[in-house]
Amino acid sequence: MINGKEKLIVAIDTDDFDKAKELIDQLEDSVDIFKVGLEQYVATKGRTVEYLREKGKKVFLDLKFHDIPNTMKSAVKAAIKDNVWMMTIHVSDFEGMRQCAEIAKQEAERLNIEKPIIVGVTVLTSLSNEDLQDIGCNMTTEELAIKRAKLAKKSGIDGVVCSAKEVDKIVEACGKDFVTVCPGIRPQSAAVGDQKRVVTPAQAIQNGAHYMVVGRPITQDENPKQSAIDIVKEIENA
Ligand SMILES: O=C(O)c1cc(=O)[nH]c(=O)n1[C@@H]1O[C@H](COP(=O)(O)O)[C@@H](O)[C@H]1O
Repeated sequence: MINGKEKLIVAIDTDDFDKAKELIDQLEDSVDIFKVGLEQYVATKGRTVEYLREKGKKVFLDLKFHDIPNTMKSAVKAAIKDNVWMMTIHVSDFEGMRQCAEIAKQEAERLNIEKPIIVGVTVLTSLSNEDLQDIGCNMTTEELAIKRAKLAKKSGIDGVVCSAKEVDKIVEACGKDFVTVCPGIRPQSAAVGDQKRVVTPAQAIQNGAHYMVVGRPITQDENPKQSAIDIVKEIENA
């Protein structure tokens, strides 16, 4: 049977350290992996990462680096010192991703720590086919996500962030060991918000997602702990 807690990543998206701490404390028995994203990291200068590590939680540092190869590589090198479990870059050019994969390995060896899993964001789950047309891309979100996942794999990074709508095709194209992380997860009754490619927790597991990221359906629920427990159950019953 699947262990739901090993699949669920909760996104702590708030600009306030005390609010983040309150959520983490409320969820600590039901959640093992927490995502610290741009809003929380910039607002608290990384304090939450330290707090989660003290609590023995796995940290997913989601700063989505996207720049020229040297800048991406240098940012990954600096972030490795946070000793996190997983981190994001964007799927950009092959060389940028290759250098990130290489420096992560070298730096983790030098510091004698476990190398974080490096995943590349393929096509944001807030984007639709029309949004891609608007920015001059004549592919569907699925076609582009698969193309980018293949390039990410070739570059040597460990996996990708994608919608669970296309994760089955990505697993087919890149293999079962290539890590897949799926945000845009919405239990049946949850508000969709700004997400456009949404999938339920059960469907995401059936489609082959290794991990799923859930933010507002848990953090903005009146009972975040119960919401997390329900999602873990849904994963385990999928
Ligand atoms: O990299 C991510 O985590 C990410 C990629 C993506 O394509 N879509 C996406 O929503 N995310 C993140 O996943 C979380 C989703 O939050 P909710 O929409 O509140 O569940 C947010 O922290 C986003 O920054």
